[in-house]
Amino acid sequence: MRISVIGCGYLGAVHAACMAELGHDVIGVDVDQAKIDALSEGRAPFFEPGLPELLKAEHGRLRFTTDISEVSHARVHFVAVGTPQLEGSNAADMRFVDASIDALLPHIGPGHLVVGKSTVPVGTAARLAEKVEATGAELAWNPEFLREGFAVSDTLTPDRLVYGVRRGDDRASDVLDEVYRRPLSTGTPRIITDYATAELVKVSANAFLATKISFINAMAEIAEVTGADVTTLADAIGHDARIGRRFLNAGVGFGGGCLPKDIRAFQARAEELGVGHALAFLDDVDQVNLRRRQRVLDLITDALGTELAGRTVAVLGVTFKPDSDDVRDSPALDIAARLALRGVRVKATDPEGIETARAKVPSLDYHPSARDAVAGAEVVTVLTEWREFRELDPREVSTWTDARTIIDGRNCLDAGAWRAAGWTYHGLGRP
Ligand SMILES: NC(=O)c1ccc[n+]([C@@H]2O[C@H](COP(=O)([O-])OP(=O)(O)OC[C@H]3O[C@@H](n4cnc5c(N)ncnc54)[C@H](O)[C@@H]3O)[C@@H](O)[C@H]2O)c1
Ligand SMILES: O=c1ccn([C@@H]2O[C@H](COP(=O)(O)OP(=O)(O)O[C@H]3O[C@H](CO)[C@@H](O)[C@H](O)[C@H]3O)[C@@H](O)[C@H]2O)c(=O)[nH]1
Repeated sequence: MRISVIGCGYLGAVHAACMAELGHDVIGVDVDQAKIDALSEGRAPFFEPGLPELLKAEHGRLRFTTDISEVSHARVHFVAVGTPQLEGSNAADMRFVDASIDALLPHIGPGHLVVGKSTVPVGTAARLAEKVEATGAELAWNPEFLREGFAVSDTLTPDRLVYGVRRGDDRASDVLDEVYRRPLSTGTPRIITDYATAELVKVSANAFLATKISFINAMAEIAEVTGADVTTLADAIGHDARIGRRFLNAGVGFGGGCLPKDIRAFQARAEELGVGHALAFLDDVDQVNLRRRQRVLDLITDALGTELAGRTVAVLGVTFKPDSDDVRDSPALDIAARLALRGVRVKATDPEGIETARAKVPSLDYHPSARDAVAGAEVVTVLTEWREFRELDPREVSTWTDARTIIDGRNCLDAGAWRAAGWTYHGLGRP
C-alpha cells in the first residue's frame, strides 16, 4: 500500500520505517528540516534500538520530505504529530494535530483514509472527521501503544490493534487490516470500535500504568516510615496473577513524553466534559510521582547537609528510562536540574542522553562515562537503570571516587554487594 506518515518523531519515524518493513511504500513528512535530512540519509534522529537497521534495510520503499504535497500519491495517511502539554494548563496542545490535518486536506479525496495515531483528548476524531469527510476521504483513529526502547518490536508485533471507525465503516477497517496484514496473520488481537472508545482506550491504558507505578511508590512512602522493603512487597503481591509484577518497580517515578502529560490531559478533558470528579485520583497519582523526586533530594540533603552549594553529586542516568535518549519530563534530569539550581556541581552521565539533556539543562557538568562522573563526587546517584549502571562493580567504583554514599533511585542495584564494598546504600522504599 502507499502510505504517508505525518510527523516523524519518536512515534512517526518508527512507524514509517516499520510500515516499509511490512512491505508498504512509505513517505514520511515532518516540518523539521534537520530531522528529515537525517532520515533521508538513513540516520535515526534519536536513539531507538533497531531503528537504524530498519532505515538501512528499507528496500527503496521509504522516503522522507518536508513537502506535504508529496502525500497525494499515498492512500493511507497516518497522523503522528506531537500532542504535548499546553503551557500553563494540563490540557493537550492540539495545534500540531490541527495544523497537520489542515495541511493534508488539499491533498486527499475519495479513496483516501486518514488514520490518527497521536494520543488525543476524547472527541478529537469526531471533530476532525467532519473536515476530512468534506474532501470525500475517511478518518479512523488507531492509537499507538509502543514503548520507547522497544518501539520497533512493539510496532512490528503489537500486543493489540485498536481501530476507531465511524459506525459501520467497514472500508476503513478493511484498509487497516491490509496495512497490518503481517501482525494480524500471527494472531494479534484487533478491536474495532467507535472513535470515542478508541481514544479512551489509549488514555485509560496510560492512566492505568501511571496509577500502578504511583501505587507502588505510595507503598514505598509507607515502607520508608515502617522499615519495610517495597521491592519484596512488590514481588510478593506481584505473584498474584490478578496484580502482576510488571510496572511495580518503585523508584523516582514515571516520566517521558507520554504518561505525565497524558494523565493531565485526560483529567483536563474529563473536567471539560463535567466529569472531572471521576478522574480526581489521577491528581494523587501525579503528586505521589512528583514526591519521589523530592525524596531523592532529601536523601542527598541527609547525606551532605542542607547547605548544598559547592558540593559535588554524580548523577548516573538522565533519560526518563533506559534504552532511550528521551529526556522529556525525565525524573532523573529534573532532580539533576534542581540540584544544580541549589548550587550543586552535578556531574552527569548517560549512555545516550547527554546531548538531549544538554539541550534542555546546559548547566550540568556532563561526562562521557560513569567513571568520569563519579570522580570527585561526594554522593553517587543512579537515576536511570541503564544496564551499564546496574552492572557496576562497587569495588571498582570505590577506586574511582572517595564517595561512599550511593542513592539507588531505581532500586536496580544489589544493595548487599554495595554495602559489602563499604558503601552506605539508600534505595527508595527500602530499609
Ligand atoms: N513517543 C512514544 O513512545 C509514543 C507512543 C505512543 C503514542 N505517542 C503519541 O504520539 C504522538 C507523537 O509523539 P512523539 O513522541 O513522536 O512526539 P515527537 O515530538 O517526537 O514528534 C512529533 C513530530 O511531529 C512533527 N510535527 C509537528 N507539527 C507537524 C506538522 N504540522 N506536520 C508535520 N510534522 C509535524 C514534529 O516536528 C516532530 O518531529 C503524541 O501524541 C504522543 O502522545 C507517542
Ligand atoms: O515499574 C515501573 C515501570 C515504569 N516506570 C517508569 O515509567 C515511565 C514510563 O515507562 P514506559 O511506560 O515503559 O515508557 P514509555 O515509552 O513512555 O511508554 C508508555 O507511554 C507510551 C506513550 O503513550 C505508550 O505507548 C506505552 O504503552 C506506555 O508504556 C518511565 O519513566 C519508567 O522509568 C517506573 O517508574 N516503574
